[in-house]
Amino acid sequence: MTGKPPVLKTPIVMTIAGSDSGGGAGIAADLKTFAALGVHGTCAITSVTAQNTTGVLKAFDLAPEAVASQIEAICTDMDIKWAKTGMLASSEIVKEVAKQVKKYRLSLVLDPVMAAEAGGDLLRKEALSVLTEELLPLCKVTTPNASEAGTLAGIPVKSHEDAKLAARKIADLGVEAVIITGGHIDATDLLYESGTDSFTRVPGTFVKGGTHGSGCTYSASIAACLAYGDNLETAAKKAKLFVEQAIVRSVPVGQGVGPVNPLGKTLEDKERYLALREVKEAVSILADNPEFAELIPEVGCNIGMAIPSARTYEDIAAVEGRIVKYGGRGKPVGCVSFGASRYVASVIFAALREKPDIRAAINVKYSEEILEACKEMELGISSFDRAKEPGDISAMDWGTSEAIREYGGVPEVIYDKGKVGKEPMVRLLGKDASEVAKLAVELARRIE
Ligand SMILES: Cc1ncc(COP(=O)(O)OP(=O)(O)O)c(N)n1
Ligand SMILES: Cc1nc(C(=O)O)sc1CCOP(=O)(O)O
Repeated sequence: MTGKPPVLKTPIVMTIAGSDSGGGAGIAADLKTFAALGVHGTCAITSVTAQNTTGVLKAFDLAPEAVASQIEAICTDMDIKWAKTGMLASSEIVKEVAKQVKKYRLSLVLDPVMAAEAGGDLLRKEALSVLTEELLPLCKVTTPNASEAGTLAGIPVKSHEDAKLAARKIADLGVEAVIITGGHIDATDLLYESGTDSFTRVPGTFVKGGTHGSGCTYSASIAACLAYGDNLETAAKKAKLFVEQAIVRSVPVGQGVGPVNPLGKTLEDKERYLALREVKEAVSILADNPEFAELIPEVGCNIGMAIPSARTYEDIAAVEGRIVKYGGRGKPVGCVSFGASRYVASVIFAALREKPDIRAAINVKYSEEILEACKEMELGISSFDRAKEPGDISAMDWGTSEAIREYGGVPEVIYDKGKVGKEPMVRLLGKDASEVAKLAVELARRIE
């Protein structure tokens, strides 16, 4: 194959919505969702709410010209097709948004936000008819929950049959598609596309966690997926999963309904990817330098790296089955994976408790010569005495903490001279796995 690989353009998406000072719903939820899904997020704020997890205390609506001006600033500069609306507050703002949507030919996802789950109106009563008459007919899709669908359709929605009837009535108002989110009935969403006679069911799972901002997150993820070119059914399925994960990863802040966490998974996935990549790179450095083999202890060696938010062994990437001497080189026995180390992982845990940017370690053979080389390299060195280790906690955790306490910080080298049945060992610590691998290779060269 010749030529350059295609460059994918990052879609730009806009949210036209209110701000939530508590950081859970509104533009905060929307922009986090856009970032997590890899689209560039822009925003036009309609109202500034003084809000927290217990409800909306006050709302300061912006003048319609202020909303128009923000939309204009975005649309005259950027190539933007998809937008979503959230809190629109007043009939004047709804009218202005309808004008701008027409002017810039925006494809719109309308989240008919009416009230906050924890309490507080977000759309004035008189604005509802303007919303249904002037804005809804311009939209590609609307994403009401059962109670919002009931208000839009003018019927109570308590079952799937009610939801089907409501979806048809809402579609008759002129919107191209309706997705009624299932939270208030069961976990199944219903997608209805105008002009068809069939409903698509998007099953989900009731998950435990904070739900504040879940409606915003859902509609924002639909907009992001559509901007990437997904069809509605695919977008609805992806958005459902995304919201479930955001609920599961919610963080308990405040005294009311906890906010969803649209970014959690993505950040951690990225951290895990980077840690795996780092350890693989480190293993290659060790394998490519045969002199390193001389540093491998009888029990084998391992090299590990923790993700920044590490809490368990499963958050530390290392080599399955360790690295052994084979054919005059250091050879990894298995793959690099999370949870593959106990000893080296315990050393890393104890170090990062003291200094969070020290996230990697390797164990190598102990000898007077190796210790001398560490001194020559002017590395910070500390040690512990395995004969004194308490039986009830991890020896490595205890020993590393002892050495750190003795040194007054985290040194680059921690050694022990072993005890009966325990091989003496040197551990090299550093910020990342390739840094400690390079240190090990340098050490090996010095003792050749
Ligand atoms: C400023 C603002 N916009 C929208 C909402 C409603 O968000 P939603 O995702 O429906 O979540 P709950 O408020 O129902 O938890 C809001 N609260 N604030
Ligand atoms: C057996 C052993 N002891 C070590 C020490 O630092 O004392 S390192 C080590 C080998 C590595 O083990 P793992 O794969 O559990 O990290």
